[in-house]
Amino acid sequence: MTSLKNDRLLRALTRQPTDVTPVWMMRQAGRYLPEYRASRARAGDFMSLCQNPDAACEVTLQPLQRYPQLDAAILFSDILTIPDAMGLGLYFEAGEGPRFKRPISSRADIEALPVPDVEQALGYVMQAVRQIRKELNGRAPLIGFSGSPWTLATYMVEGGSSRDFRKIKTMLYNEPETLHALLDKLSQSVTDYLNGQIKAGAQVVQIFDSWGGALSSAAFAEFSLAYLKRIAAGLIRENEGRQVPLILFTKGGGLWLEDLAETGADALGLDWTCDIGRARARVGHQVALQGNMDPAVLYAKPAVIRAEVARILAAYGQGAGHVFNLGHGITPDIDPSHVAAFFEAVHELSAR
Ligand SMILES: Cc1c2[nH]c(c1CCC(=O)O)Cc1[nH]c(c(CCC(=O)O)c1C)Cc1[nH]c(c(CCC(=O)O)c1C)Cc1[nH]c(c(C)c1CCC(=O)O)C2
Repeated sequence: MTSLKNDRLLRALTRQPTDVTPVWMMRQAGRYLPEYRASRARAGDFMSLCQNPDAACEVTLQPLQRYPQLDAAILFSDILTIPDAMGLGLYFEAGEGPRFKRPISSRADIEALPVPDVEQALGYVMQAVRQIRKELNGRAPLIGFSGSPWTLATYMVEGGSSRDFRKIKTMLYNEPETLHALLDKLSQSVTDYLNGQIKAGAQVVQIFDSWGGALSSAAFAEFSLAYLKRIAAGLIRENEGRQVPLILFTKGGGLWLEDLAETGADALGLDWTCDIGRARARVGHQVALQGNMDPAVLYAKPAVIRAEVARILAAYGQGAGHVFNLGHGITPDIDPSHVAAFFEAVHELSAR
């Protein structure tokens, strides 16, 4: 394997000093980039883009080609590949987001679900990881990812995106054992999936617990946190002679940072509702922190973006352990030149 020329991300995630604060962005390969829209038009639809390793590799590298400051690549794929591999029939309805042809509604449905063999059913993801690593040629580390069991379960039970989580919360309160059976199977699948990505070459992994914040504190502990802990304990933590850091991103998880820091993760992703300085005071002795600019700041003019970056850097303060990111994914209608202003500001204003 070629040596890594930019290890800022790996250093910051393990709380070692860096020359500047590393930066990457959730959904950095996506519709705000004209080159992505062109690749997507050539592929036809989003899942064809994910399932073709050449195309997935191409779009993963697009933001790194455009922005020299980027300190990481993130695998181009989706969290819903696991339920798709379990046979739920994923499709995307224009303007409606993800949908499943065969959602889960009963204990029998759950018992019939396979734990996918990742090299078989998700071999296209592993192949994309291998190819991206080769083409990155050490330019920056590659982040692999998965959804959390709870977040995947919301899509599988609701049949798609949801605002109120009516079906899955009815299951959670009426039949908790049924939901536990599903989360148990998903934890095994997520562990296998992330370990497969690590073996194929992912140098960092992030778990997107995007809907953890929809739960009460008690339900979060029982139906999300417990499974995050189990996954953290089952992951490969060292590969190619280096630590493979684990980042946990629970959107809306600011109230539970102390609990999240106890899971065994190396870093916590923060959404924009928490103050990163206060978060550091609570858990910075245990974990690195990633975040946390409001993605909507990127609608503002470059001088405002720069001031907001300065504010967040100052709130974190001096010392190691900060990875700059947005508090959630970038939205499709952002001007790519505003993203350039964002990345430039992070490196310029954090130079030590
Ligand atoms: C909830 C969730 C999903 N997918 C994902 C999450 C968790 C992250 C989060 O909290 O936002 C994760 C994801 N999805 C995508 C990535 C790629 C890596 C990256 O650049 O960050 C990642 C990490 C690409 C994508 N995933 C999707 C797109 C847009 C697809 C397109 O080209 O139309 C991209 C670039 C599709 C997708 N996939 C999903 C949704 C809700 C959508 C949006 C549907 C829409 O807005 O039309 C499910």
